[in-house]
Parts: sequence; C-alpha cells; structure tokens
Amino acid sequence: MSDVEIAVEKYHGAGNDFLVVSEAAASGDRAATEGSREDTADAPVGDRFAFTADRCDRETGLSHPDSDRTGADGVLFLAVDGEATPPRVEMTHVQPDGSVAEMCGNGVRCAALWGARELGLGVDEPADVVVVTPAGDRPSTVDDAGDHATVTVGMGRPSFAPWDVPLAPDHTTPLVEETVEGLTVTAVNTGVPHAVAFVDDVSAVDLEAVAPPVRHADAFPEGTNVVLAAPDDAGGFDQRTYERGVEGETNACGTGAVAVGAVARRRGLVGDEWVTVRPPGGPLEVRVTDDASFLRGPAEREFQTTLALQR
Ligand SMILES: N[C@@H](CCC[C@H](N)C(=O)O)C(=O)O
Repeated sequence: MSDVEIAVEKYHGAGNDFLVVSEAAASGDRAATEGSREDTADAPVGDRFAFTADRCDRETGLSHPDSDRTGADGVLFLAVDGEATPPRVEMTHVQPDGSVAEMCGNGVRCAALWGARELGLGVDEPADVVVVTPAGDRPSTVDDAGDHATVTVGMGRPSFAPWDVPLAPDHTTPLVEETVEGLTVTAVNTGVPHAVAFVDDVSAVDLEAVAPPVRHADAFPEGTNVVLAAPDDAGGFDQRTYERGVEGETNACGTGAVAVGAVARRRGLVGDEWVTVRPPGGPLEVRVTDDASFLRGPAEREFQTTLALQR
C-alpha cells in the first residue's frame, strides 16, 4: 500500500453539491501537463463507491473553510476531451448509496463548467461543451466560466412512456395523476425517473415521511425520485425533491425541475415558454416542448483541495 495524492474540487448547482475528481489524472494526462506525474497513479480513486460514501457523508465527509456544507450529494468523476469539437466531458455520477445515476441536471451544469475551466473556455464568449452521460449526450453552453457561471443544457425529450420511466410491467399506459402510496403522482423520465405530485404548498408537506414509500413503490422497479410542485404567484413553480441515491431531500434537482415543467405542460399549466422552477437552493429556468427540454441555471466552483489516499 502507498499514499497517493489526488486533487478534489467541489462544485454546486443551486445548492445540489458535488465533489469533482478529474479522471484525466487517471491516465496521467493532467499530471503530465502539470509536471507532477509522481504525485498521481494510474487511477485517482481505486474504489469509487467507498470514496463517495466516505467523502459525501454530511457529518464526517469532506469539509473546507470555503464551503458551508460538509460532504456532498455525490461525486462526479470527469474526463475531458479537448480535441473534440465541441469539447466533450464524460461524466460518471456516483451517489452516496453506491448507485451510478444515469443523469443529473445540476451535475451536468457543474461538469460543463469544469470542462470549460479545464480548457480555458467560456470566459470572453460562451463555450459549448457536450456532457456525455449514460442517458445520452447533453449539449451545454457555459456563460461566464469563472467560479460562478450560468449553464444552459439540452435535456432531451421527457418521456411518460411506461417502459421509459420505467414502470412495472403491469403498467401499459402512462401513470398520470394516480395515487401511489398515498401521494397523487405523475411519472416521467427526464434522464432519470421522477414521480411528480402537484400540491397546494410544498412547504406544508412532510417530504421525508411521504416520499420513501413512493420512492420504493412496486410501480417503480428501479425506484424513483419524488418531486413536489406547486404553482407560485409569478407563473412558475415551487419545487422540493427527495432523491433516490441520496435517500433524502436535496437543495435542488435539475432533472426534477424539468420533470415539473413536463408535467405542468401536460396539465396545460404552461406552454413551450421558459418557466421558473424554485427549489430551496435557488431558481432554475426550464423549457419543455413536444420533442425537447432545456435547463438553465447557475454552476459554481467552491474550492479545490488535495486528499491523500491509500492504495
Ligand atoms: N440531482 C440530480 C439527479 C441525480 C440522480 C437521482 N438522484 C437519481 O438517482 O435518479 C439532478 O440535478 O438532476
């Protein structure tokens, strides 16, 4: 066993926070450009799942004076291909429960900002970056790639189809406004599954109590995120999300915000325009059309630090 040092950064998008590990260090690329090959090994993190559970813990995980929260909602393992046009960032999002998320809207914004920063792009003019996820490519535009950026992401076409959500095989039609474990929800996949419940007031619901039975319901064989939405006075929506993988409420959920937009559009509450969705961590803009959806919001880099790992 030997000690290796790895660089870890922390980013967040509307308070949905992530540790970022550059997979470039795995191949030695980054070390080569920084002239410190001796400090890195072939893979920056040997056991990604143990690393994520350990460093994301809200009590005992990674803390830093430049961040007001210990731990994180997950780890983004990122690799950038700066030769591609536009550049591509491959994202593997490991969650605290050891699962790998197929998509993450806030994570994609952070990954796009990270990629732009790695390549020195997005400062004088907006930079296009494609984030590669298991759910497909997510074309992104990074504006103002300092520590605080605005990133717009093409989120693909939301699907209510039972096989896409996915729903259990006995569901042959979309699950729309049905009561599941006491909550009336509509199921939609925006890269990952969401059960969206429209309520009068999101803050009046005990989310930690009502969400787990829905998250684990038989209707959702791969589980689901559980989203509360309520129209606000300005034509937008308040949002709260209980996330699968984190197994708790997060400050924001980008795929969840798009799910709110998709369900609101299906209910005839909005059309194809941009609407504001407000999770506790700050506003996000979403737009849903017949064959596409978009997410726009902040991405911020909080700090970089070095960790010594035993391998
Ligand atoms: N926070 C995310 C969603 C991450 C994935 C989710 N927890 C799942 O397992 O489905 C977002 O911003 O979209």
